[in-house]
Amino acid sequence: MNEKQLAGEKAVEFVKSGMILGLGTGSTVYFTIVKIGELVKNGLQIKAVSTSAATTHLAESLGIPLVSINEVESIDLTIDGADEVDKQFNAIKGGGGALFFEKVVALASKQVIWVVDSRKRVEQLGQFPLPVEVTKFGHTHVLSRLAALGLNPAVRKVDGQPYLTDSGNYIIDLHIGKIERPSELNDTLNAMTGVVEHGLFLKVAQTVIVGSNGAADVLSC
Ligand SMILES: O=C[C@H](O)[C@H](O)[C@H](O)COP(=O)(O)O
Repeated sequence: MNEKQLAGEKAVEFVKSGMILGLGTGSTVYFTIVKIGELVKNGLQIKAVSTSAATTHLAESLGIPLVSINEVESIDLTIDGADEVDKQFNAIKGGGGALFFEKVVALASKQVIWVVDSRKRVEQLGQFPLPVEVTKFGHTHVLSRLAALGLNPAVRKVDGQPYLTDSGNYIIDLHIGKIERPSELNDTLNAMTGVVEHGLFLKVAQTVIVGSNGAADVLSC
């Protein structure tokens, strides 16, 4: 079994009947969602909030009952992937472009678990480009402001065209290398007009499950 599958499937042990679950996006939490689908077929009673069109499609194909985030007061447990996680459980997310919905869902959750393979654990965030979701309108100006801050921004493209998020926005990836002060950068991006959301998730998860060496390690902060 590969590391992503080990981590993804381990997280299902935290799921209990009656829960409202947040379902993340990506190739690691895919394994969690498939397992939850099997449990639902065998009688597990849960409702789930999705974080992307891709996850909605997967969950529906597995018969997992979905509910809109606007119809729930809170989410009991969200399980999601991450692109980098440091020792303080700060993370970069959004490699798959789902960071905006993922952050809304995570912040509405009582408990958040990230499932990752061992390559995602880092000493310092920033090797993975930090995704920033921006409005199309004026995105060139946001790009200039980010460049002026020395953050090496680039509009994400697919087949030569700007990548579109589920909300119809663009993604600007910041090629920073090493993020020296994540909290300061978080505040800077939060304050920038035209930025919808960004992929720095600071102190959001309580548990990280890491697939490595044929096992899944459960880390708590
Ligand atoms: O936008 C995508 C999400 O933040 C993913 O959870 C993240 O990119 C990790 O994805 P994967 O498990 O496919 O590496």
